[in-house]
Amino acid sequence: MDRIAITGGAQLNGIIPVSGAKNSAIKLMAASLLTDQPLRLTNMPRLADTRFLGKLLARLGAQVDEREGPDGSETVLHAPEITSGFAPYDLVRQMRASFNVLGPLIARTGQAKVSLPGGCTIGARPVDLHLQALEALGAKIDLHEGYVYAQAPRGLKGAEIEFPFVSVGATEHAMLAAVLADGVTLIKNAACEPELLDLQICLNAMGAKVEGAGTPTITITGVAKLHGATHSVIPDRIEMGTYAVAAAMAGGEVQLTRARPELIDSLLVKLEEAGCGVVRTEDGVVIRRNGHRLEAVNVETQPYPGFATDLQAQFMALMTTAKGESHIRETIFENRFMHAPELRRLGADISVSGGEARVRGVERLEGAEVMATDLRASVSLVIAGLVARGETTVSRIYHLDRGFERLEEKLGACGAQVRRIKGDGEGDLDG
Ligand SMILES: CC(=O)N[C@H]1[C@@H](OP(=O)(O)OP(=O)(O)OC[C@H]2O[C@@H](n3ccc(=O)[nH]c3=O)[C@H](O)[C@@H]2O)O[C@H](CO)[C@@H](O)[C@@H]1O
Ligand SMILES: C=C(OP(=O)(O)O)C(=O)O
Repeated sequence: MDRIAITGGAQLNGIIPVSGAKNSAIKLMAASLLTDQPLRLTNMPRLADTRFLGKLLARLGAQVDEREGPDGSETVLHAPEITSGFAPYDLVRQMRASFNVLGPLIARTGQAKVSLPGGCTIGARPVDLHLQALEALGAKIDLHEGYVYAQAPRGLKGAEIEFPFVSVGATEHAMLAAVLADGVTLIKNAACEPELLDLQICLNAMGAKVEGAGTPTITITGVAKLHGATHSVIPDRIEMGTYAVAAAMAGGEVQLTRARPELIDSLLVKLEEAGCGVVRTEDGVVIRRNGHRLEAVNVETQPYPGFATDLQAQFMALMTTAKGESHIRETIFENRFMHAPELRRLGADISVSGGEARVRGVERLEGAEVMATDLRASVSLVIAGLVARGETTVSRIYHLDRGFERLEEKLGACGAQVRRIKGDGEGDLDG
């Protein structure tokens, strides 16, 4: 397994282009199963997760063509026929987002057998809301031996779906299924994350009739058939936020480009509160810190537009060397503080009680060997390593490779001393 070694102490100065969003790309890829015509996705990130989902889609009957287009990486997905409606345990276990093929398979073919994804390190992550939404649309769902058996031989029917709490994945899943249902579907208490609007734009370009994504109420008027389309994947707000935090941690001046700063306002406001220079530009943001120590600030994770849980670990790393005490509350996932003990190995002063971590800023971190436990935890350790004295090595970075494209190259171009140490093979992607 590969590791990443970071020699701390270098400031970051330069430009980092932000990639397309993993969390959008994987749902858009699943949408390709809804039509027998090609879906061309541009601004595609090249990640372990997208590669892996490509393999699953190919197994279900899609041709997956990754290529370089005029505007960077693109993927053309074409499923003229669904040759199998079976997503086996091994493929879903390794990447939760594989479960997203269930809705499109039922919508297009009236049946599917997809493995339950199971939990992962950040929480139990049940899929009850996904299944309730599909049942509301008329799918008959049975669970046997870890598999979801779904049937809708006469097609799905539009329905009213009211989620008891906000779920990004369940909202997306309901949208992916309802676009081909007969009649109108109303989704209430929908997640408002920007990736939902990206999915709506793509589905509508394919001939769907979806309105309201990005607000708590989404209305979908089902159509009989979708067609091919070209869609540019929304910039990755979590990658943008991660590099913003890395620049704030290491000091210097970094310009993030090809991005949408308004999508991470909740983070940028906190960086400003901590004393970091933040200048919003047309296609990104400039993050500047010269010399002075940041102040501790508190954050609480919330659904969009609140502070993203996917930036919590990175922000905790930043607070480890801030002046004062920071309280970080995690409200989305019940076990998303796995990075805390690893950050402590670098000398951070963190105590965790229930859903809250208290971080007392220290003057300096010390390099150490640490282990990544999940995707965002792994990058939080890299961020801490940027300022830790000496060398930090992060193992199990297959987690990192799920969601960060060419991280060493992007940070290295700004002066960071980050290198990959090649190991033997890949671990599970599960996260
Ligand atoms: C691939 C992808 O886009 N992943 C993102 C997505 O995950 P994901 O879509 O899995 O996250 P959800 O919004 O669904 O999860 C929110 C909470 O609801 C719970 N829940 C969810 C579904 C369900 O059927 N039952 C249930 O109890 C979850 O365990 C969690 O505690 O949104 C999360 C919250 O912004 C992000 O951290 C993830 O990066
Ligand atoms: C938790 C994440 O992804 P997933 O939902 O795919 O595990 C993430 O992107 O931080």
